[in-house]
Amino acid sequence: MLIGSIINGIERNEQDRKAHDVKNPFNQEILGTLALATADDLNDAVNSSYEAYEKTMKQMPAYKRGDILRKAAQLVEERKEEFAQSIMAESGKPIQQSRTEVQRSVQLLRYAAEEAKNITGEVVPMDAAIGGENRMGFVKKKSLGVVGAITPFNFPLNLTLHKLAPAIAAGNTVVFKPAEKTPITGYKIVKLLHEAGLPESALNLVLGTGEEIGQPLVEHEKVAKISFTGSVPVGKGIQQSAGFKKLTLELGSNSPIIVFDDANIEDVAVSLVKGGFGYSGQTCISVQRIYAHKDIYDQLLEELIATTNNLKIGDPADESVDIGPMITEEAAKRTDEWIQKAVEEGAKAETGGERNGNIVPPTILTNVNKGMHVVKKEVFAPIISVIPFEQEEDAIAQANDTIYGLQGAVFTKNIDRALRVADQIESGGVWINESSTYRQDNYPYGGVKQSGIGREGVKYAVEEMLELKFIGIKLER
Ligand SMILES: NC(=O)C1=CN([C@@H]2O[C@H](COP(=O)(O)OP(=O)(O)OC[C@H]3O[C@@H](n4cnc5c(N)ncnc54)[C@H](O)[C@@H]3O)[C@@H](O)[C@H]2O)C=CC1
Ligand SMILES: O=C(O)[C@H](O)CS(=O)(=O)O
Repeated sequence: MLIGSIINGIERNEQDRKAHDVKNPFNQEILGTLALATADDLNDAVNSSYEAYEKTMKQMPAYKRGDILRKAAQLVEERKEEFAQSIMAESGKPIQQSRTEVQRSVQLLRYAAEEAKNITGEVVPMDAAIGGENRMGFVKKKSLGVVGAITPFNFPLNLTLHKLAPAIAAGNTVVFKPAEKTPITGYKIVKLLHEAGLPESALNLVLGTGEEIGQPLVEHEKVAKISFTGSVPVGKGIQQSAGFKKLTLELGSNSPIIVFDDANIEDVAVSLVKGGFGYSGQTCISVQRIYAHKDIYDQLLEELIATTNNLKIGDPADESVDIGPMITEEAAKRTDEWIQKAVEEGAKAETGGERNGNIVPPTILTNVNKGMHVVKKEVFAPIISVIPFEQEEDAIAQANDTIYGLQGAVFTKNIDRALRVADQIESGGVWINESSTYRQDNYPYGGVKQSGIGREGVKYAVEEMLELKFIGIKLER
């Protein structure tokens, strides 16, 4: 299947374009070939979205935007298995986890349909100021224009819709560049949104690499906002080249989990194994560093090992499989190298084993230190490190000893301690008695420190895709 960029509703997939194969990470089957966009295509896409904003989206009433998003939710639900299979095939995500992603995306579209009709402003109490007695003031929330949406490989439907749906709800137009590793699902959702009634030029798809297409999109002067999800290094580059554009950056993390001596050990083990090894750890809020109180350290480690050893490794198309391939063999080799390096530096691999192509067995490490890559960096892989602590303040200090701050978690039955610790963990979000990997699409989600700028979660993303405009009226006395 040759797929191309979609500009003004027309696919640009001529044979003479540079080609890029999309492969199934499990069996290397070629799922499709991208006809990569050219610089002219990118420019055409931005101009198309710009014109569509000025001539169409600016005037589209909120109820119509809501209807389009609601129709899209219905169409995704009707085609949920097609989308789940698409996610699984191009990302290697086990089919059950892919189905969960689609289920969340349907909800996400419905949230956006509701938010489209809830964009309000406010009246300002002008008489709060001397001289304001005979004045009125009110605030409108106005759409921005063209939103550049750039997405990562790991949630090709859900994280794409976290950008497209709020942008549409807020009355903007979009130029969308999916990850070149998992673009097919993005291609499908663009065509579905057009089918749901979104004017074709309001959402343009450009297929290409970050360097060739992503970067020029970030720099284009007709783009009002960049919404990016991806790695910290790329996010830093975008921040430096985006100029005066509004910016949302959803970046990486190495999520900390603090487990106190009164936690329910069996429940904790089930939650953290799922949170650390789901999609082979290729989730930015994946459980990575578990700080376990010394009094329950051995018991928790034993439970974690037993639960991990029960995971089924294999073909992501198999309904019973928990662990499939990583996105590329390079990612798997890097993971293997980090595990070996940690072991050479003194760590012990309590589970795991030989890499098999793109598949890395889920690995629990102990006897790690904070200087190791597996602790200090984002592993984005099936690696969990388990570290003992004695004092609460020491666990918090270790949890916060990182450049990241996306989501963390604390497990304890003591609600005072839970809230005290949650308040001190430096991150955009903290779960109490739940894994850091748990996320719903209707709450504010985003990082502090180098994990990002701004928030997603539909209502919050809509707010970041609007501009406040104050209008004041001086009244006749
Ligand atoms: N905070 C969050 O919600 C999430 C963060 N991530 C992060 O994303 C990373 C994994 O995803 P990847 O796709 O490998 O990330 P990546 O940063 O390599 O690529 C992400 C997207 O950016 C594009 N890109 C690359 N260089 C660019 C440039 N110079 N200018 C503009 N666009 C560019 C890529 O083509 C891709 O579409 C991890 O670091 C993970 O933590 C992943 C999912 C969610
Ligand atoms: O949507 C989610 O579950 C997560 O945001 C995916 S990621 O951002 O952690 O990759």
